[in-house]
Amino acid sequence: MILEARDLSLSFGATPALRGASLQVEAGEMLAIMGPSGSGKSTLLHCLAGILVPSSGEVWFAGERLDSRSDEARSAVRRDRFGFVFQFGQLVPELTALENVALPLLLAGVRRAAALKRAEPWFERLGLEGLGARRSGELSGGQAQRVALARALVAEPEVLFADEPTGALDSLTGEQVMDLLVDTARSAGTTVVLVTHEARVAAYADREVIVRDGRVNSPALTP
Ligand SMILES: Nc1ncnc2c1ncn2[C@@H]1O[C@H](COP(=O)(O)OP(=O)(O)OP(=O)(O)O)[C@@H](O)[C@H]1O
Repeated sequence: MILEARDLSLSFGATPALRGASLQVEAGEMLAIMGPSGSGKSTLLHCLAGILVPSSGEVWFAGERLDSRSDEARSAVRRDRFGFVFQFGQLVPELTALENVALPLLLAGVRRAAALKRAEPWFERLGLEGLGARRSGELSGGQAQRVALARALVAEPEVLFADEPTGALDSLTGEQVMDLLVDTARSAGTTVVLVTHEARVAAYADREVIVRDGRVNSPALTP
């Protein structure tokens, strides 16, 4: 097991988002987190990734407690060991596509020339040949999402967190992005935690769980 949520609770003001959510993720598996709108899926993902800290419960990553560590320590784990793809607005508009992909390496202290060199092969891998010099405003939604995927994977994260990664795309473009996400994650052995409300997207995963009212159910156990 690489990642575990133990009995997480978290409220936003008077709104409970998580109410005793528990989840285990095996190394190398692709897990889909499904459930109705407002059920707590994104909050659970943010807790697993060390972005949010639960008010009670524990998050464990690679044998170590994550939630009780300092902001700096959790940021370092996110930067060095996790990758992220979200639904919208993730590319830095002032940077070229190539610089966007290289960004996690630059933040990790890799020199600029070396970072850009490591970013380059991702353009061919994800069908983005010739687009490295474009800025995000000059890319289609599907192209921008593939650039975001390349950026999430360039530093070879142990876990890729994806929150509605195809939510802003039409279904064909969404399928292409999911195919690439699955292929690249599988070939690298990356663990994937994917939040989606679309069964079609969840079908790419090895396993799915359902979040309802801030708790996690395995579908097989739900009557
Ligand atoms: N930053 C926030 N401030 C206040 N309330 C929040 C915040 N984030 C989430 N919530 C509330 O917490 C609950 C769970 O939200 P969350 O985003 O985790 O649900 P979700 O299952 O991901 O929903 P969706 O599928 O609509 O994205 C909701 O009632 C939501 O309104």
